[in-house]
Amino acid sequence: MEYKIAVIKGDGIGPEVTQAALEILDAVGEKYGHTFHYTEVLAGGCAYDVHGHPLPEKTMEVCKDSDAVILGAVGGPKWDDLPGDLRPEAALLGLRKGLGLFANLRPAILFDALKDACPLKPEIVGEGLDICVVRELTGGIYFGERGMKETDMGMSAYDMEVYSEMEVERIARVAFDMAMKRKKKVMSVDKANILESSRLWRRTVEKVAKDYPEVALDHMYVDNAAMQLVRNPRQFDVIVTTNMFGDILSDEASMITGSIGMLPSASLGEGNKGMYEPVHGSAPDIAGQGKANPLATILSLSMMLKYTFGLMEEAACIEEAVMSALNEGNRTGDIAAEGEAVLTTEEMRTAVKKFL
Ligand SMILES: NC(=O)c1ccc[n+]([C@@H]2O[C@H](COP(=O)([O-])OP(=O)(O)OC[C@H]3O[C@@H](n4cnc5c(N)ncnc54)[C@H](O)[C@@H]3O)[C@@H](O)[C@H]2O)c1
Ligand SMILES: CC(C)[C@H](C(=O)O)[C@@H](O)C(=O)O
Ligand SMILES: [Mg+2]
Repeated sequence: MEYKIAVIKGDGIGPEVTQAALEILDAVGEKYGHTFHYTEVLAGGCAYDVHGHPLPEKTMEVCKDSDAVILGAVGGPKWDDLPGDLRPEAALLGLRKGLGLFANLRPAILFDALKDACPLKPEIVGEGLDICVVRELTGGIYFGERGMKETDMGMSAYDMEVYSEMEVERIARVAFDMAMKRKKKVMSVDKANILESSRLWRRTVEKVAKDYPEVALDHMYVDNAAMQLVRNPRQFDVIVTTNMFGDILSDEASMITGSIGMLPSASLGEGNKGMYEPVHGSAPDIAGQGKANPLATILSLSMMLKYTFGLMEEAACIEEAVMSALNEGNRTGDIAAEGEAVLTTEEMRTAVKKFL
């Protein structure tokens, strides 16, 4: 089969990890007889530098016309002083909203070989720890009204958290559908003791739960959830939460897997189209040094094969190759224990490729 994919390498370590992942995808294509056609387009800081805008129209057009989008990462200190709508991160929000990708799946799975890289005690993580954060991605405070105004205390700035029942209901359904294929447990995380938007969130999730009598639903305030994730992560199966809480909790959950360099993501909407990106950012501190862990991006492409193309065997092939490469002791700096040999991004890619 032939597949059309838009590729946005982005800024910082984005191009390094994306390149490594595309080489893995090509090798999988060769093995199973698929051709992946890539159209490379700019978004983020690099697009601002060339076109004066982080999300050029052409980029959006190509993404809309593709089956899937692969994104490395955007942003970096070079663009930090730009106004909000011209910052690289605005491109990310524009892509998510423009493509209708309201459901962000962020699986945090601790591979056996990485138990030493996980900062939690072995008895706390146990065997086969597997949590999936389902983050609402096109609403909430990221997309509410924002602005600045003069007050008698000087300038004040505001960002509004707004959720509609429709937005909460559709993300809740994604979480419950996912839980049905897993351990049938959903933890909805909010701040309903304070926020009106969270009270609507909670009521709506409760309503959706009635359609899933087999799934156990619990609620937790976000501050407690942040604590429980490190105290007893095994209590979680699927976590469903808002745009901002999901952003924060998924970075926290990534450390359970050993490193943010291990956490993949899929952003999905109503159809099959999806955007696939690692959870981490452009890591300016290690950019251009060959130090970045490409596994989060490689695993994101495995999610793409599964969710957009329905290629389950091919997706499993990538996951197994990653597992084998880790079992063989291959480590980038972020997941290496003291004294362990450290591979470059390219060496890690080669280690995975060997097991495809
Ligand atoms: N999806 C995205 O494009 C995305 C996501 C998060 C942050 N960002 C942007 O990236 C820039 C940097 O943000 P930040 O520093 O807060 O977060 P970051 O995720 O880029 O980096 C945080 C820390 O994790 C390390 N790290 C991240 N990815 C790694 C990898 N693959 N291998 C090894 N180490 C890795 C970095 O070196 C750094 O020490 C900012 O401009 C931010 O807005 C973009
Ligand atoms: C860069 C930023 C806008 C983005 C987000 O907050 O969604 C990132 O942190 C992420 O997790 O994808
Ligand atoms: Mg984030």
